[in-house]
Amino acid sequence: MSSSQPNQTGPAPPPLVRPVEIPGRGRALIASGPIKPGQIVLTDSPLLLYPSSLSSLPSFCSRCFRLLPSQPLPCSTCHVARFCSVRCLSHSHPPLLCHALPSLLSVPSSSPDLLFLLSAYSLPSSSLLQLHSLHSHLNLPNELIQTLHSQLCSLIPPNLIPVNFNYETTASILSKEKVNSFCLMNPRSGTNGDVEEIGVRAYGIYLSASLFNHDCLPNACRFDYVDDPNRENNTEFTFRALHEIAEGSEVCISYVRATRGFRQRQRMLMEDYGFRCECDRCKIESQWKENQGDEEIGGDENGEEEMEEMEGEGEGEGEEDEEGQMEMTEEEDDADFPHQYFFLRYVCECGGTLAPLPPLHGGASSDLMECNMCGTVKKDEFGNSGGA
Ligand SMILES: C[S@@+](CC[C@H](N)C(=O)[O-])C[C@H]1O[C@@H](n2cnc3c(N)ncnc32)[C@H](O)[C@@H]1O
Repeated sequence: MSSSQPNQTGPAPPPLVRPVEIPGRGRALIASGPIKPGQIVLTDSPLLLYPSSLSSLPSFCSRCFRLLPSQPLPCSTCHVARFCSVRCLSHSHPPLLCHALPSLLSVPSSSPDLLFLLSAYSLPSSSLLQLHSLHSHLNLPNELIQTLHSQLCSLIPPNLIPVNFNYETTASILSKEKVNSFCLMNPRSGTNGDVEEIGVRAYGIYLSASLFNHDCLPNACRFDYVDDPNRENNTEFTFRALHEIAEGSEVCISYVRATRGFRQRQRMLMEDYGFRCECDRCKIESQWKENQGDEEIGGDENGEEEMEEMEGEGEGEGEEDEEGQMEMTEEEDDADFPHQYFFLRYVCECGGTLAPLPPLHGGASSDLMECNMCGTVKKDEFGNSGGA
């Protein structure tokens, strides 16, 4: 697990988080010492990246998923993938995906699952073992696994068949995808300041980051800086603390957007991640009158496309089902809504999460907050009181 401070030289600092096992929550990351507001708790690079669809190939580098320059470098083997630089070209892209791409183009609706499997089976066996070590909860339908495995059989030539290539391995690899993949989104605003179309370029598996558990009032959030010309690594994620975190406390991100209502959050977390959230916020909101009753938790028919923090926290802005939004009813006043402070301080107008910039040299906390979705940087009106 890597952990870092920006622009630091000399020996790497000790990791700020460490994995532990918590009954009922599985593995988790806890603070190995006190963490300051804005401090980078984890920096992580992907074990595996794969395109979100075939339609992302003409626009994005197949290695780092940067927006391609006007004269990209084509893959000399498949002639389908393109790269942004000689460096990315020399690292190339997953060999089984490379082999399959020309055939896949004749079936343009190929599922991301297939692109994921071809990329995963291209991993060296030690990395594939790491993928197998991740959490999974889903029992996927046999027909889906069977279909995808047959497609793999027809796409992978005999001389490239991976070790342990069989139905069981395919089922196991596939079960890791949904729970552990993050999305690499288009930046919210373009380099000219204009708003670009929101969409997923690629999905990635980040080994250390996939140990973060969820909380509906998280104390950390993810930043990526896709297409930032000043960053060498386009696919690196950093996770920053929203406020002070005491040694031994669990560091959590939110898998869904904070503005989601109770029922919608519960449904998404159960369907996509297989657990019932019992965080402090959910305990309070479950008592609200609108959330009482036996009806099935839900209300957002479009939920499938809303893969958020784990997968990117950003699709479908402006398309949200009002029923799924968190709205206080007239009966709920401040006393019923102790997390109002969280919303005022840490939720951006765009729905993203605001975290302080990393502490300044000398260790003082920054009074500037940055949004992890729209990139806005603004003064922290609540000062550096440190608490949640
Ligand atoms: C990406 S993994 C996180 C790491 C995982 N705990 C592990 O052991 O590898 C997501 C899974 O962690 C568990 N999880 C995450 N947040 C949780 C929470 N607030 N309560 C209970 N389980 C949680 C669920 O099983 C979920 O499917």
